[in-house]
Amino acid sequence: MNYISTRGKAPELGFEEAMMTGLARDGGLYVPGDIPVMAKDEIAALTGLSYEEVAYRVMRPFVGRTFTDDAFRKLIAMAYAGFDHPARAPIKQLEPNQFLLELFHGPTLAFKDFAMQLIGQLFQASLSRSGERVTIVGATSGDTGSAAIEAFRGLSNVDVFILYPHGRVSEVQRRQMTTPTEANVHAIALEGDFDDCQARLKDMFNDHGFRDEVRLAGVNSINWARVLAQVVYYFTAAVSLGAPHREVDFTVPTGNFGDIYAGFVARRMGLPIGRLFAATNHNDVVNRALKSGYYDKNAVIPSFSPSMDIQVSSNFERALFEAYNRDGNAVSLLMEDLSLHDGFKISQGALQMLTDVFGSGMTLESATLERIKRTALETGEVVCPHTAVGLDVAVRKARRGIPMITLATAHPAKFPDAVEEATGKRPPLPSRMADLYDRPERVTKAPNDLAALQSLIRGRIDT
Ligand SMILES: Cc1ncc(COP(=O)(O)O)c(C=O)c1O
Ligand SMILES: N[C@@H](CCOP(=O)(O)O)C(=O)O
Repeated sequence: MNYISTRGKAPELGFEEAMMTGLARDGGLYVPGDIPVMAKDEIAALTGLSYEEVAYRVMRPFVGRTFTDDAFRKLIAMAYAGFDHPARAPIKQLEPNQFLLELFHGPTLAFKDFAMQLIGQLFQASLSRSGERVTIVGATSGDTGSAAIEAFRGLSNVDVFILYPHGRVSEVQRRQMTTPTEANVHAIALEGDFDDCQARLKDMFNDHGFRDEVRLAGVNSINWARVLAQVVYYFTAAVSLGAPHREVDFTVPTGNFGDIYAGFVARRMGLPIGRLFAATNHNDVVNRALKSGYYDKNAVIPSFSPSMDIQVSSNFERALFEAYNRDGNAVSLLMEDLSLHDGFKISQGALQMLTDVFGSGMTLESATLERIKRTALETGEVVCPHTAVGLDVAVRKARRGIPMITLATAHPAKFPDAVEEATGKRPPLPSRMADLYDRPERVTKAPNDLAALQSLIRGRIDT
């Protein structure tokens, strides 16, 4: 399997190189040269298998010869051993046609653990073979950072720097990033919003001198391996509701468009997904783009669902690449418009292709709280604000007779203030984290400035 850049000008790479490279050297994102299709009987054969076995069968064709079958199986087993639910991603019925896919049973209580725990294993296997050391820099609006730190803390051949927007993540998210004591972990509170964090991260990748000097690696959804691991739960969920013999729809709480793009990949692989609905909070650039054909970036406004407070939705580029029939030049021009003019116009043909697959909706703050309250009262499920944004859209978009599956992307205890405001009750953290509020924090503040960040990183690593 070869991987190509969405901007068409970077070298083609194999799976391992694409995983270790992160952002392509032309500024684009790596995608598979071809998306392999699973036959109907292969999908049917996934019914009743363990999450790990489904993960193996779905991901194997993308990984090529990087790992032997046996080694890949073992890495998957280790990745999911720490999850506290035997099904890993259990599905619950809320109403006759509404289902919740719980993706928060991993170590840091958000869907990011599905990919990050696996990437941690894949990176370790790869680095111990090559003997290299890498510097991971990640940008987070709260959940990617905590999951990355958990996956890479204490590893001898990796330093992890996580840029998070100062004052714009929940206290639990912040503490998950600032309380680990391992010396290879560095939580950086950046003066800015998530888009600033992600922009500085991309600047570092696009500074090829710096990138090579520190052997920069990325674990945001920039990294194809992140997306790949997230494809798996679309399969387990759909198959548990009757796929490949029954169509299903998904609603995905959306910010950086990585999770919903993983659903797009599952659909391309042959999973009978009818529609994929992107649910946004009031930072609704993706919703507006899909409705109007104009991607028009606004300022980020903080919300109850801070992990989705994003206006530069990185993986939208991967969807555009497909919508423009894999024309890297066309994507490069759109991305140039985005950086110069804060937006771009999507052609009619490309918009048609996008909206054939993707629907969208936006949930305002009051409706988010109301949805948390209503879901708790009517079903007994306490959901996080991101999930509530999704559920509110799912209820509006559900199609008669087609199961609608909403991704429950985080545990409610990561966002106790919003949940308490909605329900009057504060959701408790799992007992293994009960002392999170007592642990000392370690954090470095930094300006939104590339040179300052680069010198901070240089100063902390042993190049
Ligand atoms: C809890 C939660 N829900 C939803 C999202 C949005 O996912 P994506 O950025 O893949 O669109 C995020 C951030 O990634 C998140 O942390
Ligand atoms: N919501 C994310 C933002 C980063 O997204 P990623 O999927 O590109 O890593 C977060 O919680 O950090």
